[in-house]
Amino acid sequence: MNIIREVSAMRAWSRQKRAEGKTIGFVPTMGYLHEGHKSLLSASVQETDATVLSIFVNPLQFGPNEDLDRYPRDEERDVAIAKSAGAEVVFAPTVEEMYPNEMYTTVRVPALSAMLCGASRPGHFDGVATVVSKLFHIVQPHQAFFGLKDAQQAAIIEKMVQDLNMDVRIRTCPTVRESDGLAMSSRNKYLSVEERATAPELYRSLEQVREWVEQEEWPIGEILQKWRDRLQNMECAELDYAEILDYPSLQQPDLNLKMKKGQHRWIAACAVRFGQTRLIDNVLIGTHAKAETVRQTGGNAICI
Ligand SMILES: Nc1ncnc2c1ncn2[C@@H]1O[C@H](COP(=O)(O)OP(=O)(O)OP(=O)(O)O)[C@@H](O)[C@H]1O
Ligand SMILES: CC(C)(CO)[C@@H](O)C(=O)[O-]
Ligand code: BAL
Repeated sequence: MNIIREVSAMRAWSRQKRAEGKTIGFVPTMGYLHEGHKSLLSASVQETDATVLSIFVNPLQFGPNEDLDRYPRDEERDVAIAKSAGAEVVFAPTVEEMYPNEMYTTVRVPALSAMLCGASRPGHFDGVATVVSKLFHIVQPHQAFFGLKDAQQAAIIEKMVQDLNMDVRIRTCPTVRESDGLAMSSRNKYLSVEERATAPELYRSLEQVREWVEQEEWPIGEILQKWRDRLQNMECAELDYAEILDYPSLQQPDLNLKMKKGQHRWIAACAVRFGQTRLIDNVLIGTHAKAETVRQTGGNAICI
């Protein structure tokens, strides 16, 4: 397996693969890989001829008081995981290689970037859309794989690709969870023992919200209130947001609405702070919600 650090070498590799008639699959990450990333790699290896994993902690998507400097890194371990998952290339450029000049160009998807994580992390999704656009130009993939844990990010990338006629197919993959339901995330490593014990409450509350919505008994506004009350009562945690929105448009539904089976495609999404650590999670509710979660049970993944 190759480790490529230069943009020109990455482009040359991709050009060569394309000339050989091979399809390229791409999994963009910030590294510190876990089972969620592995599931994206395995989808790519299954569906394309050659898989590229990128590891790049992108400064452009971090706010001034966020965790850019302490973001967990372990390239050696990541490379071993990528290799055993069947990736052909790890693209791991330096910040100077990706941003040799002052950036005057920003890719922005305003209609989907202001709400949810965009409200608490101003500019975050501009940084994401810009770096993903650059990575697509460098890696030139046929397909790129994103996790539904970052559902807003996936919606933004799909819209960017559609609006800018980018020649890449976006594949979104289910959220991989620990056996107690906590969504896997590189940032879980920051949690204290006490916070880690509380964190599965996010997913438990999301399952409850899905049940409430599907029971068709209460309007969305009432469910939101009950859900926020529950999250505000969590030990050692502070609620950032809890919203039910249409997905992928991220528009707010009429809060007086009850769900009608087969008519809605909603997302319930939340973010909670445990001290300095901010975790996100979501579930899809309605016609698009099939098998959107994978739970790890002692190494065997099951879709639910
Ligand atoms: N639990 C998960 N299941 C499926 N995909 C995931 C999961 N966690 C992350 N991903 C996906 O992996 C890709 C890279 O994400 P990233 O490297 O930021 O990992 P992360 O664990 O989400 O890190 P962070 O803690 O920074 O949120 C994204 O497409 C993201 O949605
Ligand atoms: C897509 C991404 C790799 C862009 O930096 C990042 O936002 C992530 O890891 O989800
Ligand atoms: N997975 C999202 C990347 C970030 O939090 O910056």
